[in-house]
Amino acid sequence: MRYISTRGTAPILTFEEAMLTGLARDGGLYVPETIPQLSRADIAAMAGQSYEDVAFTVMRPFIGDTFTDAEFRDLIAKAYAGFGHASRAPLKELAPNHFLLELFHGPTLAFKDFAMQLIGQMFQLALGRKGERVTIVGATSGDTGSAAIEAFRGLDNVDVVILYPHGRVSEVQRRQMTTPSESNVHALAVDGDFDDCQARLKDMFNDFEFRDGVKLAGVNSINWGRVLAQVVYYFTSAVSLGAPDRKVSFTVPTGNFGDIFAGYIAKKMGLPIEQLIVATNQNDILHRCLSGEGYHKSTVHPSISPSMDIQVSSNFERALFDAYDRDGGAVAQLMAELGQGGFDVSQGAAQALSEHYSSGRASEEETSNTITQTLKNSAELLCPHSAIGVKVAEELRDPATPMITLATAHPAKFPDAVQAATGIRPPLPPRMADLYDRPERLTRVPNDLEALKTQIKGLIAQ
Ligand SMILES: Cc1ncc(COP(=O)(O)O)c(C=O)c1O
Ligand SMILES: N[C@@H](CCOP(=O)(O)O)C(=O)O
Repeated sequence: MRYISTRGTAPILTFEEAMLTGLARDGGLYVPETIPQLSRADIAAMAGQSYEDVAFTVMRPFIGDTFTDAEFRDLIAKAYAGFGHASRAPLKELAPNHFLLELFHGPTLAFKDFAMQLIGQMFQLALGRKGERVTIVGATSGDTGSAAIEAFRGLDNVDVVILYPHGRVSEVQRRQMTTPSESNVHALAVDGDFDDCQARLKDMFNDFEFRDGVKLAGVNSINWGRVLAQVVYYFTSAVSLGAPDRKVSFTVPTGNFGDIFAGYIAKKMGLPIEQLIVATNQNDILHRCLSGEGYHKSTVHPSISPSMDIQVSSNFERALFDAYDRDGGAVAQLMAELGQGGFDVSQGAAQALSEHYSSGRASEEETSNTITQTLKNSAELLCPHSAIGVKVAEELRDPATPMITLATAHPAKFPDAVQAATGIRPPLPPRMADLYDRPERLTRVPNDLEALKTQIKGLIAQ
């Protein structure tokens, strides 16, 4: 399996190289050259299998000879051993034919753990045998950062530096990033929003002297391994509702487009998916674009679903690459226009996108009302991101087809919004009960590339 860049001019890499490289050297994102296919029989055989067995079947064709089968099975087993639910990603029926896929039973209570726990294992084995050390820099609106710090804390071959927008993550998210005491993990509070953090991260990857000097690696969904690990739960959930003999639909609370793109990959691999619905909050650039308005940046307005306060949605580039018939030059041109504020999507590409994705948005009030109503009608306490998914799914779903809405975080990560909607303050699980008492360690930094580079070099030299 070979990996190519969405901008067409970076070197072609193996899975291991793409995983350890992060952003392609032409500024693009790595994608598999071809998408492996699973037959109906392969998918039918997943019924009754463990999450780990399905994970092996789904991901194995993408990893080439990076790991042996035995190694890969072992990495998968270790990655999910710490999850707090035997089925890893349980489904609950919310309403007739509308199901919630709970993706928050991992160590940091958000769906990011599914990929990050595995990436942590894969990095450790790959770097250990090469005898290399890397510097992982990540940008987060709250959940990727906490999942990365949890997955890599204390590991030998990595330093991890996470950039988060100062004052724009929940207190639980911040504390998950700032309270681990291991000396290889660091949280930097940037004076800016998530898009600024992600832009500075990409600037660092595009600064080859810095990139090569610190051996920069990335664990945002820039990294193909992140997307790949998220493909698995589309299969486990669809099969448990009757796939491949029955079509299912998914609604995905969306920000950086990684999670929904994983659903698209599942569909391309052969999973019969009817609708893939993008659900956004008030920062609705993806919904506007998928509604034919072009991709034009506006100001990010902080919301009660802070993890989705994103305007520059990194993985949309991967979707555009396919929609433009894998023309890297065309994608490079669009991304240059995005740097100037935005771009219009050609008619052909818009048609291609609409064949796979539809979209909706939820306002702040609708999000809060959905949390209130879902508790009343289904006795389920939703986090605000999951509530956006439920609201949009109810609006757009075909009642004849099972709808699976992804519940991307535990309500206890966003207690203020949940309490405001329901009067209930969801408690943290017992293993995190002292989170508010642990000492915090963070550094406040300006939204400035040179200042960030100096800070990071200083941290990794310690
Ligand atoms: C809780 C939560 N829900 C949804 C999302 C959106 O996921 P994605 O960025 O993969 O679209 C994120 C992060 O972006 C998140 O942290
Ligand atoms: N919501 C994310 C934003 C970063 O997304 P990623 O999937 O590219 O890591 C977060 O919680 O940080």
